[in-house]
Amino acid sequence: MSAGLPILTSRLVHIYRSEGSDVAALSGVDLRVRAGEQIGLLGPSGAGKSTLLSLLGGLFRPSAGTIQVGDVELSAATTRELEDLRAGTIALVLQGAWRNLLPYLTPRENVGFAQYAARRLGREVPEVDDVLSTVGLAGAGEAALTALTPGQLQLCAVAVAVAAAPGVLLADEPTSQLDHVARDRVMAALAEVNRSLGATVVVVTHDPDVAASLPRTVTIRDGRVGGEGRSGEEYSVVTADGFLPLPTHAREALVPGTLVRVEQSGDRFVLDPAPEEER
Ligand SMILES: Nc1ncnc2c1ncn2[C@@H]1O[C@H](COP(=O)(O)OP(=O)(O)OP(=O)(O)O)[C@@H](O)[C@H]1O
Repeated sequence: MSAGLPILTSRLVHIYRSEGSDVAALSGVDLRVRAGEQIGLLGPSGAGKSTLLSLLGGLFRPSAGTIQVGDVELSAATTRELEDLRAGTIALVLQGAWRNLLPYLTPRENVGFAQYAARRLGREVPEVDDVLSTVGLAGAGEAALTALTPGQLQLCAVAVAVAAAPGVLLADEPTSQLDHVARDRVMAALAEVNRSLGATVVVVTHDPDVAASLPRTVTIRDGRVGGEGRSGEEYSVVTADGFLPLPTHAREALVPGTLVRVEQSGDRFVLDPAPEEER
C-alpha cells in the first residue's frame, strides 16, 4: 500500500479540439501539491477544474506541459502505464456517485470489485471492512445501493475510489446536491482517507463551506492558477512566466490596459496605476 504522492504540473495546457472550434480549457497551469496534502480546487464554471482533475487522473493526456505524480510523468506514460496507475495508485471520484458504482452490487461487493485490478497487478490491498469503516460505512456493507441515502452513496463512491489504498485521491464535486449533514460526512471521510492512508487529496468544489474546511485552496481562473487560499488568507500566485493574476476586487479598478508602476518599498511591492490622462 502506498503513502501519499506529490503532484507537480508545469505549464500545463489543454485544448479540446473539435470541428470548427478549439477550446483552450487550460492555458499554463503550474501547480505543486505536496505528498499527503489536502487541497480544494475552486473557480468559476468553465474555468478548467474538471479538465485539470481528469489530466491529474490520467484520463487523457495534456496538449502541452508536464504532470508528475510521484516519480511518473503522466504526459509521457503509455496507455498501459496509465491504466495500471488508475488501477491502484491514482483514484478519481467522478461527479455523481452512481457513475462510480456498479448498481447491482452491494457496497462490499463494489469495493471488492474495485480491488480486482490492483490485486491482478500484485498490489497489496486493504480489507474491505477496513475500507468501509474508513469512509464511515461500516454496517452498510450488505445493503442494496438503492436503499442508501444520497450521502451514503457518495461515501460508497469514495470507498470504491480508495479500495486499493491509492497515493492520490481526486474527487470532482463530491458534495454537490447533498444536505449539510451528508456533506460534512463526505468531507470527514476524505479527511480520514488523507489521515489514515496518507493519500494526497484534491477536491473540486463550488461550496464555500467545503473550501473553508480545507487547509489550502487553489483557484483556477481562465485556465490558469488565479490565486491560493491558505488558512483563510487569499493570495495571488506568480506564474512561471512572471505574470501575477489580479484578484477579482483589483480587476474592477485595474481594467485591461491600465498602466501600473510596480514599486518596491522594503520587502513590500506596491501597484501604482498611472493617472488616467497618462494612459
Ligand atoms: N469534452 C469537451 N469538449 C470541448 N470543450 C470542453 C469539453 N470539456 C470541457 N470543455 C470546455 O473546456 C472549458 C473548461 O471546462 P471544465 O469542465 O474543465 O471547467 P470547470 O471549471 O470544471 O467547469 P464546471 O465548474 O462548470 O464543471 C469550458 O470552456 C468547457 O466548455
